[in-house]
Order: sequence, then C-alpha cells, then structure tokens
Amino acid sequence: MQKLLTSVQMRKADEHAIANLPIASIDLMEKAARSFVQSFLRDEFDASKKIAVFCGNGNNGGDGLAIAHLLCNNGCENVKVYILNFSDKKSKDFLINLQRLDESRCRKTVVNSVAELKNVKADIIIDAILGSGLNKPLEGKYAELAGYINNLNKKVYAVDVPTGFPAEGKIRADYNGVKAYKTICFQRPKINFFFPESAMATETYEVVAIGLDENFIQKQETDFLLTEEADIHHILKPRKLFSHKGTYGHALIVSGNTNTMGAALLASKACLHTGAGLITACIPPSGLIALNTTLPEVMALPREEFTRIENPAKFQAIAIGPGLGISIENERLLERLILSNQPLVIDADALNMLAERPDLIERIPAKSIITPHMKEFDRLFGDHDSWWDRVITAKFQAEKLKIVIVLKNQFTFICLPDGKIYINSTGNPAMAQGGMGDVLTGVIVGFLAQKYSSEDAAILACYLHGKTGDELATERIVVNAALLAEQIAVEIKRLA
Ligand SMILES: NC(=O)C1=CN([C@@H]2O[C@H](COP(=O)(O)OP(=O)(O)OC[C@H]3O[C@@H](n4cnc5c(N)ncnc54)[C@H](O)[C@@H]3O)[C@@H](O)[C@H]2O)[C@@H](O)CC1
Ligand SMILES: Nc1ncnc2c1ncn2[C@@H]1O[C@H](COP(=O)(O)OP(=O)(O)O)[C@@H](O)[C@H]1O
Repeated sequence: MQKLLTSVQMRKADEHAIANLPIASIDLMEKAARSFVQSFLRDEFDASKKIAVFCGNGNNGGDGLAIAHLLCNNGCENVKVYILNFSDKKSKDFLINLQRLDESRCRKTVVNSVAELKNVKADIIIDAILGSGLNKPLEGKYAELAGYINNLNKKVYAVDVPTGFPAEGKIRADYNGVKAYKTICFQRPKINFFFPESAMATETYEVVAIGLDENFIQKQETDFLLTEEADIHHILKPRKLFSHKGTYGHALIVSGNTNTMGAALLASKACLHTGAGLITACIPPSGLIALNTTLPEVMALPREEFTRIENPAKFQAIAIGPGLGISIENERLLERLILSNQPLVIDADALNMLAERPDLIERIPAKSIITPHMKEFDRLFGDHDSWWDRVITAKFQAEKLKIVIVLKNQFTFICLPDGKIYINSTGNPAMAQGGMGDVLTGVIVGFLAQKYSSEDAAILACYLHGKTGDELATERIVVNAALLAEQIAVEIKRLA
C-alpha cells in the first residue's frame, strides 16, 4: 500500500533526501525536471512545436526553468520561457536555475503583469507557476494569469500540480486555477487527485519518481493510503487441499423484488464467483424461477419464510439491499438483522430505509460494511458540498460506528474503523452501468463468508471488482455487470 502524503509531509521528504542522501537541493530539482521532461517528451515528440513555459518565483518556478533548459538542450526548437515577476520572494534554487538559463540560448522574457502577455503563440503550455507551496486560493495577478492561460485553449502540462489547485483539503466549486490537460507530479499523486472535483484542474496525471527516500515516505503518519496489487496478493488466501464447501462459508443475500430481481441475481452470481461455499438468496417468490434457471448453484429462501428461519447466525455473512425495494416488511427485516448484532453488508434500498431510521444507524453492528454511492451517503449522513467534506464525514462515522464505509465512485474511498482511508484506483467508466454496485456487494459478502476480516473483504472486493472491469474494458466500450460478476473468479485466481 502506498502512503499518500500532504504537501507539508512531501516537503519533509524533500528535506530528508537533501539531508540524508548524497543529493543537493538543486540536484533534486534537476532530477525532478529530468523526470518531467522524460515523460513530457514521450507524449510530445514533435520538436518543432511551440512550447511556452510559465515560471513562478518559488521552487515550482525553479522546476520550470530547469525543464525549459533541458527541453532546449534536447532539441526542442521553439521553447520560450515567461518568468513572472509577481513576487519579491524568490527561492534559492529558482535563482540558481535563473542564472543557468541566462547563460543558455533559451529564449526568455520577464513579465510584470498579465497585460504584458500579448503575443503568446504556443501549441503547448507548461505551467510551473505555483506548485504544492500554494497556501491560499488564487487572487489578483495569479488568478488573472490562470484565466489568461485557460483562455488560450492550449494543451497545458502542469508541473507537480496545476497552479491554484490545492494538493489536499477542500476543492472550491468555483475553482479558478489552471486547467491542465495533464499533470506530471513528483513521487506521489496528490491526495486531491482522487476527488472528482480534480477533473476541473487536470484531465489526467502521471507520477514520476524523483529519487526521494521511499522508506522515509512509507514511515510517515497518514490516514490516506492507496491500495496496490501487491496488497491484494498478500491478503488473498489460496484455496486449500482437502477443503470443502463448508470451508468457504455460507452467505445469505437478502435482495430482489418483482421488478428488480436482476439485482439479486447479480449479487448472488458475484458471490458465487468470489468463492463462497454456499449461497442462499432471500428473494420474493416471484423470483424463484429466475433464480433456479439462471443460478442453479444458489439456494432460495422465499422472503416470507425469512421470519421463520433459524438464527441468522447460521450464516457466516449476510448482505441486504440489492434490488430489495422499500416497504414496511423489508424495514422490519432490516431491523431484525441489525438487532441480531451480526456484521452485515448493507447496500442500496437497505441504506435508503436506514436513512429514514437514524435510530437504526446508531445500532449498525460493529464490523458491518455499508456501500453507499454519493447520494445514498448524503441521505444517511446529510448533504455535503464537496467530496473532501464527504470523505471526512465518512471517516468520522466509520470510527464512531466501528464499521467500514465503502463510499463508491470512480475512485472509491474505503473508510475503516481505525480512521484509515484506503483509496481504490481500479475501475473505469466502462463500468458505469446499472447493476455494478450489486456485483460489488456480492463480492464483498463472498469474501466475508470466507472469513476475511471486514476491512480486508472491502479492500479486496473494491480492488478486484475494478481490476476485473479494467481487464474487460481493454476490449469493449462497456462492461456489463453480469459479465464482470463471472470474470471476477479469473482475476482472483490471477492475483491469489
Ligand atoms: N527540494 C524541493 O523542495 C523540491 C521541490 N520541488 C518543487 O517545488 C514545488 C514547491 O515549491 P515551493 O514550496 O517553493 O512553492 P511554490 O513554488 O508552489 O510557491 C512558492 C510561493 O508562492 C506563494 N504562494 C502560495 N500560494 C499563493 C497564492 N495563492 N498566491 C500568490 N502566491 C502564493 C508562497 O508564499 C511561496 O512564496 C513543488 O510543487 C515542486 O514543483 C521539486 O523541485 C522537487 C524538489
Ligand atoms: N467511472 C467509473 N470508474 C470506476 N468505477 C466505476 C465507475 N462507474 C461505476 N463504477 C463502479 O461501479 C459501482 C456502481 O455502484 P452503484 O452506483 O451502487 O451501482 P448500481 O446501483 O447500479 O448497482 C461502484 O462500485 C463504482 O465504483
């Protein structure tokens, strides 16, 4: 798992490298510039393109100067540097690189105001104005400059972070910084790149290594962690010799209604392919034929019989919600399960019913996993006007209720009872189709049945669900939920 650091912590990592590795501050900047240029030239190999490099006065500007210098030395014929003389505070390494640039044949001009920028003719812009040193929203000349650059409508590459974009913390809805095509950032992605509002600032990003001490970074205290494939490999347990269906647990999936039986089938199918030993779908009688014909391995428990069944403790794992429908009977059923005090996976309509019963939210059994998307989350815990605030609420509630909250999106935030937030980066827009969440619930309950902890089940399920979608999306424009449910077994096998 990769630790994601704040700007202050990243600065410490820079300082640590300078103090402890045989590398001077200016050489670290040179290394960062070289890594940027390498990545940039992979994308933009036409040496005749006009490149305008905008440089501020801090270290981000220093990077820009070094980048311009390297581009000139690498055969780029039309590089022009705009040095923005907007501040008296110039960093030491900025000044060293300014002198180096002065001694080169790179074209440059010093600009004191945006009005002086009349004839910027560029195919590509490199934004090295402000980086992770941003300490307040843009205003005055800086805001004007960001607007000017955006209005040029050119391809913008941002150095480390687009000017005006906060690396962490709330992103304002009226973001007024640079809108980059791509950000090439150093050593670690910024925490805020995983928040949907970052789409206002950069279409995509790439992380390049600059030689900071990974051991030092991984030792820092942070609540934000990025799941990696190695973690999944480490958590997954292979199936054992002499094992039998009892070894892999019995999952109960309370789901489906007359018009939404598909959700029950998808969740059950996903659970089946995740490897639970036995699966029972608690469905309405109207769904029996569909279940028996499409998923013969799955047992049925007609819903009205539910109250007559044995203790829910018979099941190793229980999920409730996919396609369930909202009714008094279903609310009673949910209440019964919650009061049984057994960890649950709670999704979809079960979450919507919970939103109307704050008394039950307080009683969600510890170690349960709830899987809201943004709207379901806000119905449960109140409206939020930014994703940062929403994630902070999720973290708070996960700690308070001692549950796992899987807040679903392009990048899903998995908030654990210990306050840690695992960010899942697998998954893609080909998966944006109904039923995908039902499959995720089936995968989670499938892992729970196999005795993975709630934390591990949520982390594994999100990663494998997205990864399976990524593999399938290499060959198709859309990945439907049933296909993904079936393919998940292949991905688990590959990573186990
Ligand atoms: N050794 C290092 O520290 C390294 C730093 N690197 C680069 O350094 C950058 C960070 O550099 P700095 O810490 O110098 O910071 P910046 O270059 O991002 O900003 C510097 C100045 O901008 C001012 N400022 C902040 N917000 C402002 C606002 N809204 N309006 C006007 N002025 C504002 C600050 O007071 C500061 O004086 C990184 O993003 C990265 O590009 C890289 O070169 C890697 C090595
Ligand atoms: N653009 C996307 N990128 C990554 N994952 C996605 C994307 N769109 C949807 N997903 C995933 O699909 C699932 C959708 O869940 P949900 O909205 O509950 O769907 P449904 O209610 O239709 O079953 C989530 O796990 C989400 O992360």
